[in-house]
Amino acid sequence: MTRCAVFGTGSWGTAFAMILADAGCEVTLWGRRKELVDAIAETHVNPDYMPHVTLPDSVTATTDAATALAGADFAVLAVPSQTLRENLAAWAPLIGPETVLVSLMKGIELGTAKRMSEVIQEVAGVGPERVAVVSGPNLAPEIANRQPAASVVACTDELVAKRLQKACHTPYFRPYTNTDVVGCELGGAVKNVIGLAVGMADGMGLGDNTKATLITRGLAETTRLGLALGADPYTFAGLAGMGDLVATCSSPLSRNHTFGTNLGRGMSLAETIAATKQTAEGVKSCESVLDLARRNGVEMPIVEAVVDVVHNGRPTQEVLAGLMARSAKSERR
Ligand SMILES: NC(=O)C1=CN([C@@H]2O[C@H](COP(=O)(O)OP(=O)(O)OC[C@H]3O[C@@H](n4cnc5c(N)ncnc54)[C@H](O)[C@@H]3O)[C@@H](O)[C@H]2O)C=CC1
Ligand SMILES: O=C(CO)COP(=O)(O)O
Repeated sequence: MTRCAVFGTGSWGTAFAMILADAGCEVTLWGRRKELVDAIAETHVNPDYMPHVTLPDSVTATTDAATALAGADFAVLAVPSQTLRENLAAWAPLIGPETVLVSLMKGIELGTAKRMSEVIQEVAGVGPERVAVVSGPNLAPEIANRQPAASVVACTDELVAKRLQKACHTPYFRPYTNTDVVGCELGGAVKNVIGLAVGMADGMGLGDNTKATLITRGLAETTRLGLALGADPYTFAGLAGMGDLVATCSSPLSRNHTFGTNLGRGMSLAETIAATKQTAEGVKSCESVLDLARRNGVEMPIVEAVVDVVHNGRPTQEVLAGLMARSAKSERR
């Protein structure tokens, strides 16, 4: 029996715990809040994030990281990206020598501009062969209803990716393997920022041409960054690239898309933050993605525009006009 510890009882941690259990694994969810953990352990329902779903009996919950990690084949990390370093520092001494660490997170660390798998390797002191990433068009509320979806399970060691693929393959969740960890992580982190931009366009009442332009040029920016960092450009045409971008940019279920829509409608940043109950990674990661791009001499005008709106308080109309006024270019530059 494959044993999994899932850290984070939010939307995706809970939905992914259900996937793992449906695929035949024994799962222990770790959460910070005792009331929520007790409710999950006793009722098999997460009342705060997935109230309409009864989790399989093979999912239990604890606030004790050592209990969650005992005998774990996989330690799945689903906390907000900017909290990973601090959390993992506490968990790392409890992680067994064979346990594979799996990132579900779609963010880039502020200050260091590191991808989550890089933070994991550094903090847990493990090599890349013990770190995997799951990324794709996986809006948690749809997965919670067991609607069909696919995803990418990436690890530099293909055998590890295959083990994880088996551990999370269900009739409604179809994971594909990939060894391009860099590409998968960038696809997941940058699509949140492009989702903010498309949401802003939606909120401004703009139509499908504008949104398709942002999505397509957003993917061009992502690919440019990926190429500079050694990613495989084909990854960006796959589920962790185009797939996730389409889901996020077209769905009202996306927290990033919704955050952008609220800003585009004219809500202030403070009002928008107050209205956002869950993690919208792009809000912080737009800055770290831009930092990463600048460190690598890569131009990302849409990401820059999002930073201008979200962090520099510039009006969406003005920023969009600025994007349109950029000098004419070749599409393939
Ligand atoms: N929700 C979704 O549809 C998907 C989310 N993701 C990614 O999964 C990651 C987690 O997102 P969600 O579960 O959706 O977020 P969420 O906001 O639903 O849940 C976050 C969880 O982390 C906990 N948390 C917050 N601050 C913490 C801290 N300082 N230390 C420990 N725990 C803390 C919260 O209590 C909550 O249980 C993000 O990187 C997100 O981009 C990826 C794919 C799908
Ligand atoms: O990553 C996701 C879907 O794949 C979830 O998107 P949001 O974080 O914008 O809700």
